[in-house]
Amino acid sequence: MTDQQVSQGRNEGPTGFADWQAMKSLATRLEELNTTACFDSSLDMFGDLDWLQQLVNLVSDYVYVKDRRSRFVMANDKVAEDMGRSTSAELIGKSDLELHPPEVGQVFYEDEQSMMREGSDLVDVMDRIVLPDGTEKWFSSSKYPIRKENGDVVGIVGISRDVTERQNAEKLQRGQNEILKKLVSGLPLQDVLNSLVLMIEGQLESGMGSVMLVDDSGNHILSASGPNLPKSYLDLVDGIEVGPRVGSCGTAVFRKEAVFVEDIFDSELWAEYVDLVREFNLKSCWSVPFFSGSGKVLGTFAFYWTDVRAPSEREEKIVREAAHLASIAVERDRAEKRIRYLADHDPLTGLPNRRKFKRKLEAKIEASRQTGEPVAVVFVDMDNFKFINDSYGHAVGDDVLSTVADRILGSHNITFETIRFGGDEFVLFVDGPTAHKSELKDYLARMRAEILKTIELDTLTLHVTCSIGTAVFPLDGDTADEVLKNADQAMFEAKNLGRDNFFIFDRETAPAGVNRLKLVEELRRGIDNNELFLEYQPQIDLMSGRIVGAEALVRWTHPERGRLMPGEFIEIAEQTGAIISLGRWVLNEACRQNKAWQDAGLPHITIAVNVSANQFRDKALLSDVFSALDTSGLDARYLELEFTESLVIQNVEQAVALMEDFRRIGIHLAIDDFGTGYSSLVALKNFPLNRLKIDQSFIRDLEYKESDRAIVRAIISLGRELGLNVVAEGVETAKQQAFLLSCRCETTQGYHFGRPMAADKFSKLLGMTRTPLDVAL
Ligand SMILES: Nc1nc2c(ncn2[C@@H]2O[C@@H]3COP(=O)(O)O[C@H]4[C@@H](O)[C@H](n5cnc6c(=O)[nH]c(N)nc65)O[C@@H]4COP(=O)(O)O[C@H]3[C@H]2O)c(=O)[nH]1
Repeated sequence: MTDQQVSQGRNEGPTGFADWQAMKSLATRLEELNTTACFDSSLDMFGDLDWLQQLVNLVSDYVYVKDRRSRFVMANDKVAEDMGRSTSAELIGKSDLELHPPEVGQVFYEDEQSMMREGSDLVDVMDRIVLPDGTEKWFSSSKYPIRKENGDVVGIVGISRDVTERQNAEKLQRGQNEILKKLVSGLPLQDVLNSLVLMIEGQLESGMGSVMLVDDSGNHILSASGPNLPKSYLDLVDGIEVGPRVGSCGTAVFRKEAVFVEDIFDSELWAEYVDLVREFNLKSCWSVPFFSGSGKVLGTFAFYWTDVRAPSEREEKIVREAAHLASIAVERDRAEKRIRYLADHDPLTGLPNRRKFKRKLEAKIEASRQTGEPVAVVFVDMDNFKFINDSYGHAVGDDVLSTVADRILGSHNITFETIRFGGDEFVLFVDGPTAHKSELKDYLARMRAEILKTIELDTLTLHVTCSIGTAVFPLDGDTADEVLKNADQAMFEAKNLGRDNFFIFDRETAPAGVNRLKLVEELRRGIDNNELFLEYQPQIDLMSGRIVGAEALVRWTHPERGRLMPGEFIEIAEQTGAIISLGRWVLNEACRQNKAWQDAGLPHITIAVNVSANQFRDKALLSDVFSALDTSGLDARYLELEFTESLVIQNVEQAVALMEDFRRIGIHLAIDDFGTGYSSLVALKNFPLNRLKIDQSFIRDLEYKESDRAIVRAIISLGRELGLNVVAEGVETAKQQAFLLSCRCETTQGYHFGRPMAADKFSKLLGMTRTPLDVAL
């Protein structure tokens, strides 16, 4: 090797050796050592390199020189300090085999020997060492051979940078990523928590981790994970009550803050438990609680040691990070469980929903095919529940439903299954001996009696009744659907018997009834398949005889049953929630049609659309109305919403607020079927209404009944007093018209003026009644 080569090696090296002469003398000295195999006891042998020693002592990395046998010839103070020596001189002559555990020292030794044999460099190699105090450290090391003038390698010079912190941070990050991946892959919570604990144990070496979860009551902690803690210890702490002095975990949960107990046997928090933990040789326990997004304590991550110790900054950070990861895992698990629960349950009563019920019923029926044991399906429908809702509001309605659900559940065996089917309807299946028709009667009577009991709510005492119907597999149907249909039909029979009754289906005597369940499905499909259409019934100004409005009335062209009137499907749509999408469709179509008439140059009239109770409660009604107006381009003043009076008095404040929103944008509001409900006139006064529609039942007998005439007269004058336009519905005769005119009723609607008709027919009628005034508009 030439001087030039050596000089190149010197320039590339990280040693910072400035002086080539020094390097040369170092090589010479190394050669001497290699041949004599004896060491001076101090660095004096490099007396002329003293300045160099002082210089490298200032460097915070390890800097060292070793001879051909990998023995330290020179090292800076940093190496000495980490090796537990007071001066670097104490390292001289020692090899890594003597300074490190054999498995670590051997690796260094062999690597260096091989690089010296081959004359190669080792650049940026990651080394792990365990210091005499047990601390693990990671170094990024670069080592270069030292050659004498003829090119022979006589030793190495090395520099090693402590990258433990970076390495740990990367390791922790990798661990966290692994845990998050496991979470996302849907691994059970227990497995994720176990992995988390093991990952943290890998970071903190000798300790043992655990996760405790707080139970539903919030008062106890449960052992959820602790793969390396003795099982008997986990069992011991499982279910322990939280409190101000309940070890590290119970206290951490109680205080809602981290508790780091360095010495269990010297901590008042552990005073009552030391005897219990003694046998497990646990000396120190650090516990960090973790929380839900809403601040509730979910559990705690704890780390135990078999020696007394306080956490270093790094250790505390890791344990806190572990608690954070545990909170993500637990929260995600709870959210998933909740979603799964909601997919299968009714949120109000907590009962399984149709989907789950149907699956279970089908499974029961399948089992019954094998065993021959009957399965009964029972429909329970509350009588006049609408009255409770209308009179006391929905909060009371919900409480009553929950109470009835509890009573139904209380009346039956654990294997039965109950669901809330529609708003006020429950369905359950009954198996075992009770499902035999001979036994069912007693069971149904018992359930009915339970439901009948007084319901005590905060400020109210109520009684409710119900109609119950049942059908049994295999006697009353071959499939789940058929048995359900027949049980439903039996429930209707119970209603026909005068309500507050039960009826057991009998194939022999059963009338061919409508399958309501099928109808709901068909209606949902019908809305999507455009099977609905609107007819329009004219509203006439009595004085001028002009058409001033139209009521939009929905019809359904059923693919098999032909044209269906609202009486045949609106109630079912109401009960099942299908009314929301149906109502939205009607709103859009009515607005579109009215705008089309206006665009065709026909007189501008108001289109009235019925709004059902469920639509009125649906938060989307306001935006649905906006959207129908926006899409069609219809001016708001040409749209009228008709509410039934029972609907608006359910929640006066909410109704007034919503109505005011509608009025603010110019929409007209009418109260339908006026006189039939339980209206409060005072409340009525507060509603921002434009119109009252007198129910047709008062008009029908006007000619014969003085009482009806008196009522109609009173309603018309009431309307006038309140500044409302009054419409009389169901006007069929000229005599009825004459009476209404005499009372100064302004508007009428009824077969006498025109039946509900298709849009094209209505437009012709509207065109015919166009007046010069309309044309000018
Ligand atoms: N006997 C007799 N009847 C007359 C006369 N003039 C009109 N009618 C009928 O009386 C009903 C008036 O509508 P409603 O009271 O709002 O009562 C409506 C309304 O409550 C509901 N409905 C209709 N369309 C819709 C809708 O789009 N949404 C909602 N939520 N309900 C609707 O269905 C009910 C019944 O609708 P329809 O069967 O179309 O029945 C209509 C109409 O055909 C008459 O002179 N004599």
